[in-house]
Amino acid sequence: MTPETLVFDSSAELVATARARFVDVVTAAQAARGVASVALTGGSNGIALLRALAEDSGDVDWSNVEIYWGDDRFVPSAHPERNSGQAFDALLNHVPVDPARIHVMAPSDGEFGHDIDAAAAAYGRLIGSDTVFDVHLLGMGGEGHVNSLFPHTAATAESTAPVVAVTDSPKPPPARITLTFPVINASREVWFLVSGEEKAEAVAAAHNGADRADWPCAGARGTTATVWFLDRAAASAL
Ligand SMILES: O=C(O)[C@H](O)[C@@H](O)[C@H](O)[C@H](O)COP(=O)(O)O
Repeated sequence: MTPETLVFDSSAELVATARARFVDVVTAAQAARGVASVALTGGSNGIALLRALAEDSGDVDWSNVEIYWGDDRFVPSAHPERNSGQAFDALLNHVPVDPARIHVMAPSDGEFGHDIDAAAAAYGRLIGSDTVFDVHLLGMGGEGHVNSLFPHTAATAESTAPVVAVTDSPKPPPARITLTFPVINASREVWFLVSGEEKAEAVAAAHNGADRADWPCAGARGTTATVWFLDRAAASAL
């Protein structure tokens, strides 16, 4: 299926459009199935989207949204780089979510202590083989990483386990937990939120059918939609 590529004059416009579409997708999923399921991302646009949703989330019934993360840093829970902590600050502390439906990846001071493999395995059991995200949000690094799937790594090559531990991330911190391609690509919609000229080469590689080992962003797609939300700079090599 051909991806949809939307180009905006600014990150603010990109985020505003993603916010409105997120409301539409989540409310449609709730109308169809009662509960919507989403995977969140860190990164500047991912967190800006959550802030925008805190301001206006239309008819979304937050008590019926299952919230997961695509990846998180395996650091103490109060660490400012936790994607989940940033999401609570931006959105989850401000809307009437059901705490039982918020699925945070274990931090390094959580129930598994420093045992990252046990922490990743527990999240894998939670995801199981049945979890289908209505929308999986993705930020992207300049070298094309999505979640904590970096070029030429075992996590990027993983073809069965839904969740793996990463202990040698080339981008600090080295220890992370990440969803893998089998579960990303089972999502109904996969959205990339990408701005900046330093992302242009990776955006072009993905659009030109690059190998996911070289450019992980090239390997992520939804079953009903793959949407690239780009600013002009990120789209400049298309
Ligand atoms: O885990 C990480 O190290 C970051 O969260 C990272 O994956 C981020 O999402 C992208 O690099 C996009 O970030 P920006 O949108 O801020 O460029």
